[in-house]
Amino acid sequence: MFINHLTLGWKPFFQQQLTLDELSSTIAARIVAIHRSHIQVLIPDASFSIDTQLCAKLQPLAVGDWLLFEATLLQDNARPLRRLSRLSLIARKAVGEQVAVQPIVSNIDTLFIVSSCNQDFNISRLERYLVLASEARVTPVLVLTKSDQCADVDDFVAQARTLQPGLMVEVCDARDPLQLQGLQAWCKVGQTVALVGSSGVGKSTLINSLCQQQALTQTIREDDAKGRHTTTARTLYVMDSGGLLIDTPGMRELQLLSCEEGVQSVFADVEVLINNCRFSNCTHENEPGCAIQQALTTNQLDPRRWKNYRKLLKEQQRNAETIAQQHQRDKQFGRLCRNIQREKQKRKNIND
Ligand SMILES: Nc1nc2c(ncn2[C@@H]2O[C@H](COP(=O)(O)OP(=O)(O)OP(=O)(O)O)[C@@H](O)[C@H]2O)c(=O)[nH]1
Ligand SMILES: [Zn+2]
Repeated sequence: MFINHLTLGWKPFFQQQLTLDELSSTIAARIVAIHRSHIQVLIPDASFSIDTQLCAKLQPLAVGDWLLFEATLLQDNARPLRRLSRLSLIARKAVGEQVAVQPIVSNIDTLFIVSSCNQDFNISRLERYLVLASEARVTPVLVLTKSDQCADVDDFVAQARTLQPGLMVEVCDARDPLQLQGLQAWCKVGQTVALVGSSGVGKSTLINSLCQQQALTQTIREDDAKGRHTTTARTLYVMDSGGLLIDTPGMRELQLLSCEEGVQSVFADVEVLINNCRFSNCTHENEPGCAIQQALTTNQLDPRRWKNYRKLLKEQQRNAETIAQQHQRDKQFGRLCRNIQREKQKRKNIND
C-alpha cells in the first residue's frame, strides 16, 4: 500500500495550522502509542520513539495527536516543536479522587459503539456513549454484533434507532468480514476509527475482521529507542479499506467527564420540553404546566430516557463542580506561594 500523510489521517485542518516556514522546514508525525517511558510516532515511511521527558511541555498527549518536528532532525528522541490543534478528542476522568481530564484518543473521525444483540444490549449505556461521541465531536456508528445468535435482530435495531434521529446502526456477525461491508464507508483511506463497548461484545473480533491484511502495521516497529522489543499491545491497525483503527486500553473503560454539550445534543428533545415548562425553575416533579410530566403521561417521553438524562446531567454537574473547585484550590495555592515569596523578599531586603 502507498503510504503518505493522507493515509495517516492528515487533513486540511492540520495543514492550515502550519506557517509558511513550517511548511518547508517541519514534518508532522502522528502519535500511535503512548508508553510510560516513550511515545511512538509515525510518519509515512518510518516510526520513531521519543522519550516521554522530551514531550513534558506538551502533556497531556493522546494517541492520534499530530506533533511537529524539525524535518532535518526527525529521528529517535527528537524533541517535538509543538502539538497541532485537535479535530476531536475523547477524554476520560483521570483515576483518583480529583476529577482531571485524561485525553485518550484524538483526531478520530468515527466512533464505533459496539454492543451485541443479547443481554449486553443496554440502551442507557448506548445513550451514554452517544453523549461521549457528541462531546468528542466524532460521528457515532452503532455496531450490533452477534446477530447470528439472535432471533429478533430487528427488535434491537428498532430500539437503537429511538436513541437519536438518523443514528447509523449496523448489524453483523463480527467474525464474518463479508458482513462488515456496511462499515466500509467509515473505514476508507484518511479516516480514523476508534471502538468502545463492554467486554466480550466483539471488539477484538471486529478488529480482526476489518484488518485481515494489516499491510502498514508491519512497517511499524514495536521497538523502543534502545532497540529492545516491547511487549505492549498494539494500538494502531490499518483496515483493509485503508483507514486507521485505534484501539488503546484506555478506550475500553471510559467514564464521562464534562459532557454538558454532549448531553444537550443527544437529549435535544428533552431540553425542548424543559423549555416548555410553565416555570423556568420547574423541578419537573409536580408543578402545574410541567411539559416533562405531561410528556411522560402521554408516552411522548420514555421514563427510562428521562431518568438517564437526569443521571448524566447530575454526573456532569458533579464533575464540573470538582474541576471548578480544583481550579479554586490551585488559585489559592498559587496565591499562598506568592505571599510566601513576597514575605521572604521583604525579610531579605530588611537584612540587606
Ligand atoms: N457468534 C458470534 N460470536 C462473536 C461475535 N463477535 C464476537 N464473538 C465472540 O465473542 C467472544 C468475545 O469477543 P471479543 O472480540 O474478544 O470481545 P471484546 O469486545 O474484544 O472483549 P474484551 O477484549 O474483553 O474487551 C469471542 O469468543 C468471539 O469469538 C459475533 O458476531 N457472533
Ligand atoms: Zn417541568
